[in-house]
Amino acid sequence: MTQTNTKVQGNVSELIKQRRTVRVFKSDPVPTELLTELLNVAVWAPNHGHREPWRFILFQGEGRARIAEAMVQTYSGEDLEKHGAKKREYFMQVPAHLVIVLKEDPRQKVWDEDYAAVCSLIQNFQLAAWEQGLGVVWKTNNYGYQPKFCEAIGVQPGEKIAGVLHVGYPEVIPPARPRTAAEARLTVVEHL
Ligand SMILES: Cc1cc2nc3c(=O)[nH]c(=O)nc-3n(C[C@H](O)[C@H](O)[C@H](O)COP(=O)(O)O)c2cc1C
Repeated sequence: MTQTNTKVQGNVSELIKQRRTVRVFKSDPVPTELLTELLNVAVWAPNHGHREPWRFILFQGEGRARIAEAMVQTYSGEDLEKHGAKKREYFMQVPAHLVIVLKEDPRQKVWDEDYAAVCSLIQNFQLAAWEQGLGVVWKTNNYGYQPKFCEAIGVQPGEKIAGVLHVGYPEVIPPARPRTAAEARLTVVEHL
């Protein structure tokens, strides 16, 4: 029988509005099982052609040293000397690094659709994480665009990093920056 009732329990609107990007985390680790559970919610993102164009690489525990080193090695010379140790330390303080990878496609339409689907997945993940008391920041730093970094963390040629998510229990939750009311950006066409 076809289901027609779209009512869900819980208030999705409130969850969307209350979620904040979190950049400072408690040191508590986040269990891999919990992250996997959240990803299994996130994969219900809409995706055209059921291509499910994503894959994930999780750096946990000592594994964080791998992504930290890859990031530090994108610096060179004076910058490496000046900032290397501090950046490495910062990366090791993030409880979990979750890399969201997308397959590139030579067809612009397919690539756009797939990127949109992956972004939907990331927002699903952020919301599901928030619901479980976890904070996330979606990172798109310059190193993510460097082949050297990609190779070092296991991203293949022909793949793109849609985001590196830092995940952990929030130490600081920043205040919300209010949004412009949609009416200010809305054009309504009601007449011929
Ligand atoms: C595609 C995308 C890329 C982002 N990249 C970064 C980033 O590199 N560093 C960062 O601190 N935050 C990043 N953010 C988080 C935004 O800065 C954050 O969503 C914004 O400040 C609004 O805060 P809120 O999420 O708490 O509403 C990114 C968000 C999106 C959607």
